[in-house]
Amino acid sequence: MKITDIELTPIAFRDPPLLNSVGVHEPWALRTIIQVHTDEGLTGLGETYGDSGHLERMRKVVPALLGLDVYALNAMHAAVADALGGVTGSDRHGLTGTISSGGTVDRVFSGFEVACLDIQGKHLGRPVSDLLGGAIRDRVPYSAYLFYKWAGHPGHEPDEWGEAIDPIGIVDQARALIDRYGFGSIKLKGGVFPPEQEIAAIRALREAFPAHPLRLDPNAAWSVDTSVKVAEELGGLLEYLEDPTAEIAGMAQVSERVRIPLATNMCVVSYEHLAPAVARDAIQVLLSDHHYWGGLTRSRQLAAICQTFGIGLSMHSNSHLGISLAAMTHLAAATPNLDYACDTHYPWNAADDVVLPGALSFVDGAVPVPTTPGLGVELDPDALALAHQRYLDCGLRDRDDTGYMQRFDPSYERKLPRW
Ligand SMILES: O=C([O-])C(=O)C[C@H](O)[C@@H](O)C(=O)[O-]
Ligand SMILES: [Mg+2]
Repeated sequence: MKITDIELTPIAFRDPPLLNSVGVHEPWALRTIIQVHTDEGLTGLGETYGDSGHLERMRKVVPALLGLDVYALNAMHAAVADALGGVTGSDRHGLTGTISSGGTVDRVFSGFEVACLDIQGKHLGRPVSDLLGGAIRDRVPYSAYLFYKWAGHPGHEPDEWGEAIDPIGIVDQARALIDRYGFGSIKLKGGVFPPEQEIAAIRALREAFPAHPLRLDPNAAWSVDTSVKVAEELGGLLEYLEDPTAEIAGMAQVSERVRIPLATNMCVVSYEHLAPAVARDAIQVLLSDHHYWGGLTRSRQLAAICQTFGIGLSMHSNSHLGISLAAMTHLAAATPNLDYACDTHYPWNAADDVVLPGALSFVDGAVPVPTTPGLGVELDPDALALAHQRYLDCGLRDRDDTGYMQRFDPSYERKLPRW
């Protein structure tokens, strides 16, 4: 079954003013929706980043994919590498670490691979999880992903979630997310306020939710010494501490001095980072993410590597919609050694989804794994057209959390570590 056409549709969807260690989310988050068409009339869906550089690289490789068999995933990966010719991508927000040329290939390939797996599943009449070795769980738990946030984007009405800039606001936000989705574990995005304030927020969460596993992720906002201090204070309260400090060398220094497991989606983001991280025992948990680890089949290989070296496995998320959620859910369902509830931004963005409602839902904090052929989600053409129009109208072409923050606070500096 040959690929005859590939459509790439950049879209924009509403995003609340979520704060992080490099600034604040802009009113629009960007993604690209991929539709791969075949000579047998089957179409597959993928979802990936929407930043201009990534979109340009995706467009560049499309001609090399036309005519390939949808089952020839290895040839497709090689064709992407060839077409990119060693270029290295970068992101403006810097929250996913150093991107290598190999990592760039994996990022570009991933969305096409997911779309081809969707087609394979439709062709065979099997869900994507079956193509990954079969689901070993029928529901995938996700965590409540809390953010410090403003009440609304400056100059606009408050959004439905309201303000969260202190422990009370964070606990209220957790309660709202847990009431609505039933989440059984909690992640707090930190790196926004001085560590003492974030420690207080974690303590408040522990008091309000005595049984929920907790995690804190300051996205490398802390020095090695600050990381050690926070880890000592919060050691008994967290299931893991995520990226307290930057780089494998920094994480290794923290790891040597603390007992709490350290997790990352910043210092180990492609295959060449694994050996040095293992050699230095820099991390105990890896947050995988098929969007940059080269798709679903390669993420299964990554899971095997983690198992080999005794590294726990969790899953990372950026702002995303339903095609990504479906892909994440199939992958997590078919990954036996996924040890933690996955991250998802979906609650923040679900209102603007471009897939037809009904296929994905949260039940007691988990998404039941779709059992219909392929990913199990279908595009809503009207929603896609609207989201594309929003992309054209909004004027944003790259995520820039720092630049957006500086519009309201010109003295704001991007500074890692900040504390
Ligand atoms: O776990 C993480 O590091 C992330 O989810 C990175 C994201 O970019 C997050 O910080 C965000 O959306 O602000
Ligand atoms: Mg993280």
